[in-house]
Amino acid sequence: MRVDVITIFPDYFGPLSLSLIGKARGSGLLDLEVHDLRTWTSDVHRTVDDTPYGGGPGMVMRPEPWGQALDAVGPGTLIVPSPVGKPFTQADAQALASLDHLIFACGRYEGIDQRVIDDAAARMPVLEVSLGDYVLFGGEVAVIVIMEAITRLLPGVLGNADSLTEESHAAGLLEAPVYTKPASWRDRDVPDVLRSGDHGRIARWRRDQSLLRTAARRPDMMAAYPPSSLDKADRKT
Ligand SMILES: N#Cc1c(-c2ccc3ccn(Cc4ccccn4)c3c2)n[nH]c1N
Repeated sequence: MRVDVITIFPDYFGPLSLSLIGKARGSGLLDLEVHDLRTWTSDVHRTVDDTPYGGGPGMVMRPEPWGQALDAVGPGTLIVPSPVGKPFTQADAQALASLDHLIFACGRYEGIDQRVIDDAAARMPVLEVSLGDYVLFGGEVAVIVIMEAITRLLPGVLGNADSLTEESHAAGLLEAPVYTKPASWRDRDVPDVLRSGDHGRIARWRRDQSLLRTAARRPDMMAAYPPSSLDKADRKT
């Protein structure tokens, strides 16, 4: 997978050289390049922003540098993190993980001139996404989150691919609690069922825990959980 990131803060992406993403880059599974938007400015001050038409607070990112940057690195699938974007989901990560070339546009200030998105959409797929209902300073942190969600789905990145099928959000429920040694810690014991060696009983316990957690914390996921996977006894109203 080829990924181009365009930003005015390239140093924000140091974390993408670490851990499993760093290994994916080193092994060639992920070809990632971070570009400084100011590369495509032409004035002595390398200006990337200006005042908003119609007035209002803050500054808006100018279209000219963005247009030239996207001309240079595109075409591909353009992902624009934004407070007004579609909520980013595991399904989005799975869909994006199957693509060959992603381009991330990291906005700052009050956002990117809308004509940049409209112009790009005329020649490549564009996805405006939001991480959640809160406001960040810019798109960089969102790109790091989205890149983790996508990269862990790339074949060969995670040693144990089984973990991808059972994890939260992939199966439609929250994961059950996890435990490791010691069996007793500060007078708190690991549930006996997990030490029973009875894999069928363990699987049923984990599913029950997942259903309880999801019902308590994410009624929205519970409501969307496929009815075929639940008999009446399972569904907690
Ligand atoms: N994804 C995501 C985001 C963002 C986000 C993403 C990109 C930009 C570019 C500028 N700003 C600041 C800003 C402040 C006020 C109005 C508009 N924009 C961003 C914020 N905030 N919250 C999310 N879940």
